[in-house]
Amino acid sequence: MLNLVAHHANAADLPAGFVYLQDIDASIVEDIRYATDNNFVGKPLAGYGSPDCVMVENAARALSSLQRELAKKNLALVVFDCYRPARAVREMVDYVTAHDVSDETYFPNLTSHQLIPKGYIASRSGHSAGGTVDLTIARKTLGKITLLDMGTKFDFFDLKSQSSSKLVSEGAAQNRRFLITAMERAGFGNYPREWWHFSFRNEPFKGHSFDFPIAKRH
Ligand SMILES: C[C@@H](N)C(=O)N[C@H](C)C(=O)O
Ligand SMILES: [Zn+2]
Repeated sequence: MLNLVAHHANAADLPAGFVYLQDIDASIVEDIRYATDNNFVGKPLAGYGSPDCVMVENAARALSSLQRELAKKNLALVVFDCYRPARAVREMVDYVTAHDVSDETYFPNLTSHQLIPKGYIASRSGHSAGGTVDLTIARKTLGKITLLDMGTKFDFFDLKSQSSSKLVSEGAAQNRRFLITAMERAGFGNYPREWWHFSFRNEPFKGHSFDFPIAKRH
Protein backbone atom coordinates (compact mmCIF):
# COMPACT_ATOMS: atom_id res chain seq x y z
CA MET A 1 0.00 0.00 0.00
CA LEU A 2 1.19 3.52 -0.76
CA ASN A 3 2.29 5.40 2.31
CA LEU A 4 0.74 8.87 1.91
CA VAL A 5 1.91 10.22 5.27
CA ALA A 6 4.17 13.24 4.69
CA HIS A 7 7.78 12.37 5.29
CA HIS A 8 9.64 14.55 7.76
CA ALA A 9 13.29 14.35 8.70
CA ASN A 10 14.34 12.91 12.03
CA ALA A 11 17.71 11.92 13.44
CA ALA A 12 17.66 8.77 11.28
CA ASP A 13 17.74 10.97 8.14
CA LEU A 14 20.99 12.62 9.20
CA PRO A 15 24.42 11.21 8.40
CA ALA A 16 25.71 8.85 11.11
CA GLY A 17 27.08 10.79 14.05
CA PHE A 18 24.82 13.84 13.55
CA VAL A 19 21.80 14.78 15.68
CA TYR A 20 19.25 17.55 16.06
CA LEU A 21 20.30 19.47 19.18
CA GLN A 22 16.64 19.69 20.26
CA ASP A 23 16.52 15.87 20.48
CA ILE A 24 19.43 15.97 22.93
CA ASP A 25 18.39 19.05 24.91
CA ALA A 26 15.15 20.91 24.21
CA SER A 27 16.01 23.61 26.79
CA ILE A 28 18.81 25.09 24.65
CA VAL A 29 17.43 28.12 22.80
CA GLU A 30 17.82 28.08 19.01
CA ASP A 31 17.91 31.26 16.93
CA ILE A 32 19.42 29.92 13.69
CA ARG A 33 20.11 33.17 11.89
CA TYR A 34 21.21 31.80 8.50
CA ALA A 35 17.78 30.16 8.14
CA THR A 36 16.19 33.65 8.33
CA ASP A 37 16.58 37.16 6.85
CA ASN A 38 18.23 38.29 10.09
CA ASN A 39 21.85 37.81 9.01
CA PHE A 40 24.54 39.71 7.09
CA VAL A 41 23.44 38.29 3.73
CA GLY A 42 19.86 39.43 4.42
CA LYS A 43 18.13 36.21 3.37
CA PRO A 44 18.02 32.52 4.29
CA LEU A 45 21.13 30.74 3.03
CA ALA A 46 21.23 27.70 0.75
CA GLY A 47 20.85 24.42 2.62
CA TYR A 48 19.03 25.93 5.63
CA GLY A 49 15.67 24.32 4.92
CA SER A 50 14.69 24.63 8.56
CA PRO A 51 15.82 26.78 11.53
CA ASP A 52 17.20 23.74 13.40
CA CYS A 53 20.57 23.21 15.03
CA VAL A 54 22.17 20.04 13.64
CA MET A 55 25.57 18.96 14.94
CA VAL A 56 27.70 15.95 15.87
CA GLU A 57 26.35 14.00 18.80
CA ASN A 58 29.32 14.21 21.18
CA ALA A 59 29.43 18.01 20.84
CA ALA A 60 25.64 18.24 21.35
CA ARG A 61 25.92 16.16 24.54
CA ALA A 62 28.73 18.40 25.80
CA LEU A 63 26.54 21.48 25.22
CA SER A 64 23.72 19.75 27.09
CA SER A 65 25.91 19.14 30.18
CA LEU A 66 26.90 22.79 30.16
CA GLN A 67 23.26 23.79 29.77
CA ARG A 68 22.35 21.78 32.90
CA GLU A 69 25.08 23.61 34.81
CA LEU A 70 23.93 27.04 33.55
CA ALA A 71 20.26 26.31 34.31
CA LYS A 72 21.10 26.28 38.05
CA LYS A 73 21.92 29.99 37.67
CA ASN A 74 18.83 30.74 35.52
CA LEU A 75 21.06 30.97 32.45
CA ALA A 76 20.70 29.23 29.09
CA LEU A 77 22.71 28.72 25.92
CA VAL A 78 21.40 30.42 22.76
CA VAL A 79 22.76 28.95 19.51
CA PHE A 80 22.98 31.07 16.34
CA ASP A 81 24.63 28.53 14.00
CA CYS A 82 25.68 24.89 14.22
CA TYR A 83 26.37 22.61 11.22
CA ARG A 84 26.65 24.84 8.12
CA PRO A 85 26.18 23.14 4.72
CA ALA A 86 29.11 23.78 2.35
CA ARG A 87 26.68 25.35 -0.15
CA ALA A 88 25.84 28.03 2.46
CA VAL A 89 29.54 28.71 2.94
CA ARG A 90 29.84 29.18 -0.83
CA GLU A 91 26.89 31.57 -0.78
CA MET A 92 28.52 33.67 1.97
CA VAL A 93 31.75 33.78 -0.01
CA ASP A 94 29.95 34.74 -3.25
CA TYR A 95 28.04 37.45 -1.38
CA VAL A 96 31.08 39.13 0.16
CA THR A 97 33.19 38.88 -2.99
CA ALA A 98 30.49 40.21 -5.35
CA HIS A 99 30.70 43.87 -4.20
CA ASP A 100 33.25 45.71 -2.08
CA VAL A 101 30.94 47.56 0.33
CA SER A 102 30.52 48.23 4.05
CA ASP A 103 27.45 47.32 6.08
CA GLU A 104 26.19 49.67 8.80
CA THR A 105 24.91 46.80 10.95
CA TYR A 106 27.47 44.03 10.47
CA PHE A 107 30.77 45.59 9.31
CA PRO A 108 30.73 49.40 9.42
CA ASN A 109 34.55 49.61 9.67
CA LEU A 110 35.46 47.13 6.91
CA THR A 111 34.40 46.42 3.37
CA SER A 112 33.12 43.01 2.35
CA HIS A 113 36.31 42.13 0.44
CA GLN A 114 38.24 42.31 3.72
CA LEU A 115 36.06 39.84 5.63
CA ILE A 116 37.66 36.61 4.36
CA PRO A 117 41.32 37.79 4.52
CA LYS A 118 40.74 39.14 8.04
CA GLY A 119 39.28 35.80 9.16
CA TYR A 120 35.68 36.81 9.91
CA ILE A 121 34.29 34.43 7.29
CA ALA A 122 35.96 31.17 6.26
CA SER A 123 35.88 30.00 2.66
CA ARG A 124 36.05 26.46 4.06
CA SER A 125 34.37 26.57 7.46
CA GLY A 126 34.77 24.34 10.50
CA HIS A 127 30.98 24.62 10.83
CA SER A 128 30.64 22.22 7.88
CA ALA A 129 32.25 19.44 9.93
CA GLY A 130 29.44 19.60 12.51
CA GLY A 131 31.47 20.29 15.66
CA THR A 132 31.56 24.08 15.51
CA VAL A 133 28.92 26.34 16.96
CA ASP A 134 28.17 30.08 17.22
CA LEU A 135 26.45 30.84 20.51
CA THR A 136 25.93 33.07 23.52
CA ILE A 137 24.33 32.91 26.97
CA ALA A 138 20.99 34.40 28.05
CA ARG A 139 19.40 35.05 31.44
CA LYS A 140 15.94 33.57 31.98
CA THR A 141 13.65 35.60 34.22
CA LEU A 142 9.93 34.85 34.50
CA GLY A 143 9.95 33.17 31.10
CA LYS A 144 11.70 36.15 29.50
CA ILE A 145 15.07 35.63 27.81
CA THR A 146 17.66 38.42 27.83
CA LEU A 147 21.00 37.93 26.09
CA LEU A 148 24.02 38.75 28.27
CA ASP A 149 25.86 41.86 27.11
CA MET A 150 28.86 40.66 25.10
CA GLY A 151 29.85 44.12 23.86
CA THR A 152 28.82 43.43 20.26
CA LYS A 153 26.07 41.52 18.55
CA PHE A 154 26.59 38.15 16.88
CA ASP A 155 28.38 38.47 13.50
CA PHE A 156 29.58 42.02 14.12
CA PHE A 157 32.76 41.72 12.03
CA ASP A 158 35.05 44.15 13.79
CA LEU A 159 38.04 44.37 16.14
CA LYS A 160 35.52 44.89 18.97
CA SER A 161 34.41 41.28 18.51
CA GLN A 162 37.85 39.85 19.24
CA SER A 163 37.28 37.74 22.34
CA SER A 164 39.76 39.68 24.50
CA SER A 165 39.09 43.13 23.00
CA LYS A 166 39.72 46.07 25.32
CA LEU A 167 37.20 48.12 23.30
CA VAL A 168 34.19 46.77 25.24
CA SER A 169 32.90 47.57 28.75
CA GLU A 170 34.26 45.66 31.77
CA GLY A 171 30.85 43.98 32.17
CA ALA A 172 30.91 42.70 28.60
CA ALA A 173 34.52 41.55 28.97
CA GLN A 174 33.53 39.61 32.11
CA ASN A 175 30.58 38.01 30.31
CA ARG A 176 32.88 36.93 27.48
CA ARG A 177 35.32 35.40 29.97
CA PHE A 178 32.42 33.59 31.65
CA LEU A 179 31.22 32.21 28.28
CA ILE A 180 34.68 31.16 27.12
CA THR A 181 35.62 29.52 30.44
CA ALA A 182 32.32 27.65 30.55
CA MET A 183 32.72 26.47 26.95
CA GLU A 184 36.31 25.38 27.61
CA ARG A 185 35.10 23.29 30.57
CA ALA A 186 32.61 21.69 28.18
CA GLY A 187 35.41 20.82 25.73
CA PHE A 188 35.17 23.66 23.20
CA GLY A 189 37.92 26.05 22.09
CA ASN A 190 37.12 29.67 21.25
CA TYR A 191 38.17 31.40 18.01
CA PRO A 192 39.98 34.55 19.25
CA ARG A 193 38.60 36.76 16.45
CA GLU A 194 34.95 36.07 17.31
CA TRP A 195 33.70 35.75 20.91
CA TRP A 196 30.72 33.62 19.73
CA HIS A 197 32.57 30.94 17.67
CA PHE A 198 33.63 27.63 19.32
CA SER A 199 34.90 24.27 18.06
CA PHE A 200 34.61 20.99 19.92
CA ARG A 201 38.07 19.60 20.60
CA ASN A 202 37.01 15.95 20.12
CA GLU A 203 35.02 16.46 16.96
CA PRO A 204 34.86 13.26 14.90
CA PHE A 205 34.93 14.77 11.39
CA LYS A 206 37.52 17.53 11.83
CA GLY A 207 38.57 18.87 8.41
CA HIS A 208 35.57 17.35 6.59
CA SER A 209 33.10 19.52 4.76
CA PHE A 210 29.56 18.10 4.61
CA ASP A 211 26.94 19.50 2.28
CA PHE A 212 23.67 17.79 3.26
CA PRO A 213 20.78 20.28 3.63
CA ILE A 214 19.16 20.96 7.01
CA ALA A 215 15.66 19.53 6.82
CA LYS A 216 12.79 20.07 9.26
CA ARG A 217 13.21 17.89 12.35
CA HIS A 218 9.77 16.27 12.70
C1 LIG B 1 30.42 33.93 9.75
C2 LIG B 1 30.72 33.68 11.21
N1 LIG B 1 29.52 33.42 11.91
C3 LIG B 1 31.69 32.54 11.36
O1 LIG B 1 31.30 31.45 11.72
N2 LIG B 1 32.96 32.78 11.00
C4 LIG B 1 33.93 31.72 10.93
C5 LIG B 1 35.31 32.26 10.65
C6 LIG B 1 33.53 30.73 9.84
O2 LIG B 1 32.99 31.15 8.82
O3 LIG B 1 33.82 29.54 10.03
ZN1 LIG C 1 31.11 30.47 13.63
